[in-house]
Amino acid sequence: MSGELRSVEQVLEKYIPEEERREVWRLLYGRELRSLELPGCAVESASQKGFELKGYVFDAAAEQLRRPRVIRVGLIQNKIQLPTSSPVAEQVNAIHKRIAEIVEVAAMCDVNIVCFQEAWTMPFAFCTRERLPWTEFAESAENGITTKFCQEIAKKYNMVIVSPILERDELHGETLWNTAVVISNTGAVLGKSRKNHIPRIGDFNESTYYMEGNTGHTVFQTAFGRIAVNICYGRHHPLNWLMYSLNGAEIIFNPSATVGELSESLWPIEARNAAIANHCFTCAINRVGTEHFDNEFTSGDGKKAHHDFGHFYGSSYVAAPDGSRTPGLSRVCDGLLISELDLNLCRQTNDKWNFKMTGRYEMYAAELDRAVAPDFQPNIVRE
Ligand SMILES: NC(=O)NCCC(=O)O
Repeated sequence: MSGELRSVEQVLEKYIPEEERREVWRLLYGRELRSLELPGCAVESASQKGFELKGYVFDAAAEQLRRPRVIRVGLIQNKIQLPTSSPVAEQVNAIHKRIAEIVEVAAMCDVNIVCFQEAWTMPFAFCTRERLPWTEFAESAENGITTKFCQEIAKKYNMVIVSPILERDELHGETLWNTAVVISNTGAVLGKSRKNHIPRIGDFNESTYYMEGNTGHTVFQTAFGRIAVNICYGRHHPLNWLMYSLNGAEIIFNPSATVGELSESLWPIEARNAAIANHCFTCAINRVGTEHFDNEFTSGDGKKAHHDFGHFYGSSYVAAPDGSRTPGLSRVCDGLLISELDLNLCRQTNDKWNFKMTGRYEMYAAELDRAVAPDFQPNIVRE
């Protein structure tokens, strides 16, 4: 069943009586968002190519001294295209081809920044703990074939591309990293941001492949606003979001790969909470489908060995600093979610709620400094 329920929103639409629906929706999702009018050619192309296309608008109030800073982001969720036993190059090519189709539609909808899912060129094979062939999916962030592919489309469509890949760091002993490459709309590689927190839970055996990132909390100034990338498991760490925000991020992308039984009830909360707490937009993206591996693997929990990781539930969404959010894309199929954002909403919400001003960061910094010291004594008063 968990793989078949299309989306929570569809169930709400179906069963909540019309007269209560608006209010229920407001309580669950915040203020109502306008639907974005999408060009007919985009709607037609998405339907022909078999992916979901949705669009929403996050308005902000008009200001006297600043013009609206309106941009469009596109979030892409997708299944792998070929069986995991196919030759590596064919798997990568097939996914490139699929993404090219979806990005073409994003371009028809005037998207300025597009973000793909975590490790988007490959199956999420880290569950297997096998090396070959999976490490062969790793590529140079600066000049690998995937970066070249992204540079072409970035230039062609004048679009910033966030491309989360398995990186092979040729300058440092061919080390592997989980890395988001940020490609400017000019086609230049603007930089990269590595995954800071590596899961050690369930079949997420990523620590077998790569280490915690060493790029800190880089923010990228693009032609369409300041962006940052908090990769997957980093969304469980409020301080990770905070540091991107303190460095000035207006939009934080969270490209992910996560499965139903583990995290689906956390999914709608974490990125949305981060948007509220940090006065920024957050974009949570998850892959879809169930990926089958020829060799069985175990989870170290006494249960039987198995061939798949479970169901990746998609449900990609965008959340705004005022707590409003889009509905999610489907739990089961490929999709493109487009959101029009007025970035002025970040400062407007900051001026209203003042979380940055009231944050007491100096107090936390001093206490954290003490808490990580080897001779730390918890501050507990006892009778
Ligand atoms: N890819 C990844 O970090 N997944 C961990 C599981 C989760 O964070 O939901």
